[in-house]
Amino acid sequence: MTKADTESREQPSTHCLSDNRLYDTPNAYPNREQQAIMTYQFDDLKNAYPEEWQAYIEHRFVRQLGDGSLAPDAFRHYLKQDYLFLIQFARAFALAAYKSATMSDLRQAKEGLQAILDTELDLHIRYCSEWGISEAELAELPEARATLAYTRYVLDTGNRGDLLDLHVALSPCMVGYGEIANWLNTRQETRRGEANPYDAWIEMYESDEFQEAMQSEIAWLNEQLADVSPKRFEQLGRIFRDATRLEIDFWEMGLNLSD
Ligand SMILES: Cc1ncc(C[n+]2csc(CCO)c2C)c(N)n1
Repeated sequence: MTKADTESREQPSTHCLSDNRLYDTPNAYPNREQQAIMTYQFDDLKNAYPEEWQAYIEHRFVRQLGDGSLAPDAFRHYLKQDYLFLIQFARAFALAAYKSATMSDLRQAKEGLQAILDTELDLHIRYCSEWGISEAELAELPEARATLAYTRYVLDTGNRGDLLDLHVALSPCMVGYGEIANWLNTRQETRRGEANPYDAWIEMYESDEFQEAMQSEIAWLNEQLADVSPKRFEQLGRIFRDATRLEIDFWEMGLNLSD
């Protein structure tokens, strides 16, 4: 990315807010009444970094997974690292619990941690075994750099910041995979059922259960983002962009079998 790109992104006027709202140029809110209707929502984060978001959702790994042409070894490498990723994400939910100021946020964090520890890790281990990866192999795995970078970035962001910073760092994970399943289902090239060895992956993320969890995360973010200033939104945008780029690196790691 060029310096000019970076600089232009730091200008508030480059934010693409939904059309029915004011653009946050310096003269856009000459008085307090107008300032009061300046609110953000989760879509504004995606719209602030459309190239990164699209590069993540429509990544070559995703397309190949959808049409069934993905190399099985690339998928296995991804699955193994995703096991380590899930463990670190459990810690991120524990951090969310620590950062919670309300009972509702504390419960939400506990449920995220519990879902990973009591359900998702077991499902993942079972799914890995169907792909010829044993639990013993998972237990011995070293973390790839892409896994380290992404998960520790999320944990550091949560440590430095508040619960909203942490949720924004988690949002490409929480929202992206549901969006990917939905995007794959709109593509003609996507093969479903027996014709695609990766069908179960799509099935997991298109499921009502997962789609509902994604919607509730979006609703939580929309509620929090409604109250932030343009300056705070810019900070959050940078976290969102970083985490989205780290998701892209995770796909690249799968394709390149990088460690
Ligand atoms: C690299 C990577 N990014 C996102 C997910 C999806 N995901 C992982 S944990 C979690 C929330 C709790 O279930 C979700 C949605 C993944 N598996 N791997």
